[in-house]
Amino acid sequence: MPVLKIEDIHKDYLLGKSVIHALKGLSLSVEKGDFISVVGPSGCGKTTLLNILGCIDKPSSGRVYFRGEDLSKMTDNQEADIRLREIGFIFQSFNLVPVLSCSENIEFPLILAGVPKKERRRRTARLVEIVGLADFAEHKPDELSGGQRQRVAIARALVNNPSLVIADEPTANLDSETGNSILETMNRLNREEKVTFIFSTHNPEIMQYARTIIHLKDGAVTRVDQGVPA
Ligand SMILES: Nc1ncnc2c1ncn2[C@@H]1O[C@H](COP(=O)(O)OP(=O)(O)OP(=O)(O)O)[C@@H](O)[C@H]1O
Repeated sequence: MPVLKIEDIHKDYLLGKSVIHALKGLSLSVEKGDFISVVGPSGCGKTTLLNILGCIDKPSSGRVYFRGEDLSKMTDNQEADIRLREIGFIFQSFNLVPVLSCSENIEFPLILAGVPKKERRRRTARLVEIVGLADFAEHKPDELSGGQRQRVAIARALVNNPSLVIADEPTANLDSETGNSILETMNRLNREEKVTFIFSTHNPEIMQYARTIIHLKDGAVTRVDQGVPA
């Protein structure tokens, strides 16, 4: 069963008196272990699609299934629980809490999920190691480089062992060398820890890291490249 499946998704925005058709009938399945990039020019609908896949926005029409369960039939609490426990989000602007240290930022979703302190510390320490920030665990975000901040965000997205990690232009605010190293980290986590990733980008260098590339234009899929070597 796919982790996530969307069927004939449309998303319209009302802008003044005109309607913007941001997504026009998209269908796709995300399987466990997938490493997918969504690419296309500015305004093609990447963020809109990722927000719907991440259950932080609802489609105007169409169905979203999380592990076979129709999201529209869930209560707000059930949906919030999926967002907290099953989906990790990585944003282009990192979105870290400035007053918390690197470790505390990573630990934060575990507190929200009610995980006991000992287990929180164990999982946080492991992820700090995995993303290569052991020497920076007590640093605050403003004492870290952009690439290090994004590593904190990756660790935070992974700490609840989500079924799916969604990254909206995770390298947009990084130089290309740092961006490549972030994608290499995601690639390693995909291979070694079987983390399922879907990320958006308009950088051709970065999109090559994915095994599946979904090309979007004007809110519709124009091409899917499968089996791209990761
Ligand atoms: N809240 C909103 N209200 C009105 N229109 C919106 C809203 N959000 C997005 N849009 C429009 O929907 C379309 C798709 O936007 P979206 O942000 O999903 O594209 P994108 O591919 O992520 O673009 P970018 O690469 O610039 O981030 C665009 O035409 C955009 O202007």
